[in-house]
Amino acid sequence: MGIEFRGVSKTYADGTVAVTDFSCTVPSHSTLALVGSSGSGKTTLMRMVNRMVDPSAGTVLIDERDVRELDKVALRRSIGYVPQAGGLLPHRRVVDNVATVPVLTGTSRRTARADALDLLARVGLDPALGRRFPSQLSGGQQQRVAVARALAADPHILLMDEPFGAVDPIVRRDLQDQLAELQAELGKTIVLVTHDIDEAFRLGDQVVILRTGGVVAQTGTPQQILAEPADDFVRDFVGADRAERRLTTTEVDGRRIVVDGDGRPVGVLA
Ligand SMILES: Nc1ncnc2c1ncn2[C@@H]1O[C@H](COP(=O)(O)OP(=O)(O)OP(=O)(O)O)[C@@H](O)[C@H]1O
Repeated sequence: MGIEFRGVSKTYADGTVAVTDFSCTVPSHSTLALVGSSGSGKTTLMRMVNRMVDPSAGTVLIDERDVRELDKVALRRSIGYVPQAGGLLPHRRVVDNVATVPVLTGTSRRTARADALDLLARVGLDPALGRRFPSQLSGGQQQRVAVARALAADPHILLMDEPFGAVDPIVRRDLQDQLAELQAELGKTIVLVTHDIDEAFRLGDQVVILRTGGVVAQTGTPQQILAEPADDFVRDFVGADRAERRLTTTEVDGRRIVVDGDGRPVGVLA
């Protein structure tokens, strides 16, 4: 399922302009990464897709259908959502957290639990953890559960709001790898909100860099943005001038080694 933002704006009741005339098409099976500093309207935009926020102007379409024509509850259940801090229900066991939506939509508890254990394995967790409560898991494990829960209803669309923001950089990288692998297999249409430009570049097929007020600074593939930052704002934001982005190659024992601007080796050319 593809998503289209068509000229959407959002001004909240107190007059805050969160998004200004934003248009973008997210093809089916691809990932859009919305990146920008705090308050640049990323979450507002993402929430327009499942109608947690209604635009003040413009339209959001899913497979060419205006989301306003769709039933709100059915729409929300049909879209996977990974909130910032995982949003797990603390008093329910992990397996039941994952099984919640399928049970609500009519799957038997027994089947939903069996499916939930499979999903835990798919996101890299030992299914035995299903018996625990969320507080008995690490932050990274909780985020994996949140991803499993979002996938439980087998949605075509996945919305992810800073899904790995609260975990340390190494775990974060692990979670990103896992998501990239899952996405290669599942082919969901994903809207990912992140502060982290490296995360956006790793996971986004298309990246939108936003300024305050939800104004687009640049849209493109990671390659396009890195190769041709639209202006100084984007150049600063992506750190195009950062030493680790300036790569050169050097030959060691007959192999081409890739070296960053500080002279540190970062890889080998195949
Ligand atoms: N319900 C609301 N009422 C009034 N203003 C709001 C509301 N929700 C968000 N805003 C404001 O709209 C702007 C955009 O907020 P939004 O949460 O979309 O940004 P963001 O880019 O996701 O930020 P962050 O990275 O900090 O989560 C901010 O100035 C925020 O304070």
